[in-house]
Amino acid sequence: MKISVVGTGYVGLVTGACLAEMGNDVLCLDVDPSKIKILREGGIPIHEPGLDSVVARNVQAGRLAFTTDIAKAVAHGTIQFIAVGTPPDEDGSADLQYVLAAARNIGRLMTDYKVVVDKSTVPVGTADKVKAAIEDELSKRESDARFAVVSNPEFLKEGAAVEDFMRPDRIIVGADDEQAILLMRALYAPFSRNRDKLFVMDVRSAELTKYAANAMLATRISFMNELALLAEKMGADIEQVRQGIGSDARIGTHFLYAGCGYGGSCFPKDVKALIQTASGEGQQLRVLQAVEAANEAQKLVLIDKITSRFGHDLVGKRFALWGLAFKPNTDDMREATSRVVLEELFKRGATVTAYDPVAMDEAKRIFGDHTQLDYASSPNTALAGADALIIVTEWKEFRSPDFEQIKKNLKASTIFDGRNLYEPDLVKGFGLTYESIGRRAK
Ligand SMILES: NC(=O)C1=CN([C@@H]2O[C@H](COP(=O)(O)OP(=O)(O)OC[C@H]3O[C@@H](n4cnc5c(N)ncnc54)[C@H](O)[C@@H]3O)[C@@H](O)[C@H]2O)C=CC1
Ligand SMILES: O=C(O)[C@H]1O[C@H](OP(=O)(O)OP(=O)(O)OC[C@H]2O[C@@H](n3ccc(=O)[nH]c3=O)[C@H](O)[C@@H]2O)[C@H](O)[C@@H](O)[C@@H]1O
Repeated sequence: MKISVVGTGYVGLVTGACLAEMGNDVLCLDVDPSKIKILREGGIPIHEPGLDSVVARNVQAGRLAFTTDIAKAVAHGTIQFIAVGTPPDEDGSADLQYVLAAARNIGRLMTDYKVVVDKSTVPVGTADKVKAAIEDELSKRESDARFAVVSNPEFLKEGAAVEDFMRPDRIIVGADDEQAILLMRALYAPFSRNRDKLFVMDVRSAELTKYAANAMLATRISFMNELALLAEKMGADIEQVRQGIGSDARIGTHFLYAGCGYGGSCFPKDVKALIQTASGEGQQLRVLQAVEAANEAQKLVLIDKITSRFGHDLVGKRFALWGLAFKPNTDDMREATSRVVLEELFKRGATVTAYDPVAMDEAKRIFGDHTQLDYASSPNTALAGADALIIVTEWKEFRSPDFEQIKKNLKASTIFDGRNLYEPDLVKGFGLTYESIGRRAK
């Protein structure tokens, strides 16, 4: 099938590459010429495991191409995926300007039947706005070209995006146009071979399903984070509690890890947007308001522990920071806890030497030449001269460190671990003070 993907970011590029892998003829469009230049020169603008080989193979086979030419992209695909950003507006609601600009471009230039697919995460009712924008453009030039608008939200996780797209748990298609449903079924059939994973539903239900999924996952995390704070106070161990409840099939084991708060481009933004959508309908989502508030507080948990230990004034203190990305296997720092931790440390006068396997360039872009921040070339070199070590991202390479070297390097012999990487008793055995989330050494 001929597919165009509008927006070549995390979702658009993965969608385009994986659809090309199944034999489709895909053209990815972006308004950012620097992104398209990198892709055309054989590079990948983001860090996403396995994506480079899928992209290279399909470019080589002539099934995947990149352009900044809007007219070319509109002409190419019968199916037009919209996968542009939907960042939070000032009040937390999703900013639809990029989605509607993409829709208008399609309406302005299309000459034959198009299936316009909302892949971006968009509030309930957006498909109607996309439809109205396209109709408006068509009427301006008195065109009677037919089109359908479909909601097909994406559930991939960064760091496992290719795997998630190739082997999805489910595929949601919200549509009411029979021809569009047939095309979507055919497009996704190769991803749904062992069991039918495709759910066709009405458009509004599909739009809400996406927010409901992210909101439920965020709720589990905030719930566990609050229980972790309680566990610490009561002398219980949140890891044991997690195993104890996760073995109940009704609860399940996933997304129950307590930590220093959830980040990323989606949970924080989507929880806020759903709260705003509901408030627009005169409804309060009390549970989600609490989820959001608990997460804001959780991002400061490490700072609370640090200031309890060293006091509020941290002038003259130096910290080693392991992990900048909002989670492992990505260079994405959007809403990352590391950013909150760094800003708080800077405010209190501390200096930081940070290490992250892939996100240091992104940190340099965000923080520029900050005088209180420098970078190390390895986890161990970050330790030199530091008072304490702070861990905010659970990269695999942090899981089995040389504790003796850590002890030798850290002036205050203390680790603040926001991701519960080590056994508290083991770390204590090396003569280190170990502050983690919801657990204590015996
Ligand atoms: N990042 C993720 O893991 C997931 C993101 N989503 C949703 O997918 C959407 C996209 O997210 P990301 O891929 O992370 O965003 P991104 O910021 O990585 O990529 C968006 C791209 O769209 C381009 N763009 C903006 N306006 C355009 C236009 N009119 N025409 C062509 N290109 C345009 C931008 O230049 C940018 O490259 C968001 O709604 C997000 O909530 C959904 C599931 C997972
Ligand atoms: O809509 C989206 O964009 C995506 O948002 C999340 O994916 P992502 O943000 O890439 O990353 P997650 O693995 O979900 O992690 C999000 C945050 O939660 C934190 N987390 C996750 C799991 C857990 O048990 N505890 C916990 O604190 C992570 O550290 C991270 O900061 C969802 O998992 C995807 O299904 C969804 O498609």
